[in-house]
Amino acid sequence: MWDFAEMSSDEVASLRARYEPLTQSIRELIDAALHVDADNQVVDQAKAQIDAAAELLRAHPASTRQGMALTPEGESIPWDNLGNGIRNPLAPPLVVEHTGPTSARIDVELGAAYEGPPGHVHGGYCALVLDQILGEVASRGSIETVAATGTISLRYLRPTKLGRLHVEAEIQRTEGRKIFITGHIADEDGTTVTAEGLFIVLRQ
Ligand SMILES: CCCCC/C=C\C/C=C\C/C=C\C/C=C\CCCC(=O)SCCNC(=O)CCNC(=O)[C@H](O)C(C)(C)COP(=O)(O)OP(=O)(O)OC[C@H]1O[C@@H](n2cnc3c(N)ncnc32)[C@H](O)[C@@H]1OP(=O)(O)O
Repeated sequence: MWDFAEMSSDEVASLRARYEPLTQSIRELIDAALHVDADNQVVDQAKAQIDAAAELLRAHPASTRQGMALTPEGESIPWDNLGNGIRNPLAPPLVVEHTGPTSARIDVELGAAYEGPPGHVHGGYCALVLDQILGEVASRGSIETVAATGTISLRYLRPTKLGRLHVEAEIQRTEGRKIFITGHIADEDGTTVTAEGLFIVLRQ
């Protein structure tokens, strides 16, 4: 059902070293484009260079697209995932730090590319970040115990400021394959969004 490639840790490390800097450069390009105030000549020149870069990359297409890699040690590496894909510039660099067997945290800086209400994070992105951390905690970060989002409920307490965010999640209880889990996002002034999720461990 899942589209993934099996590869060694060395291969993963080499691909990661090749593509991660490209992803970061595209993120910086997006941020620069959102902050620019220049004349037509500058914008036209930048556009031509970006189009040339896109053409160069398109001239070397992958024969198949595999959104995730799996190593023989059971490590899963997301290439394309919108939450944490190493090769996806739209994915905020979400690094989930497991703080125990049932809890985790993320510290992330979300800039202009994630804006919804002016100066604040898009509500859909808040949902994405919470879904990601709840899913990773419920799955215990392992392909062997992947849990899918069954139901997730969010309470937006107040707008979340763009900038440094702290996110936490913790399993409250489990019933067979059902995992009940809560989480929250906090900006510099405290908690802004809370989440309650029911994640279901996949049968295989
Ligand atoms: C989609 C899979 C994710 C793929 C990820 C792949 C690789 C990841 C690699 C490494 C893992 C590391 C981290 C993972 C990080 C993030 C996870 C991302 C989370 C997502 O972003 S994932 C996308 C959105 N998500 C979906 O795309 C789900 C689509 N859906 C289904 O795939 C099925 O629908 C499923 C599996 C949910 C259930 O199917 P099923 O057949 O196993 O369930 P079944 O009928 O046996 O029910 C058993 C008991 O759960 C209750 N129950 C069932 N469904 C419920 C629901 N929706 N809400 C509340 N309760 C529900 C029943 O009422 C019963 O309860 P009871 O036992 O008490 O009667």
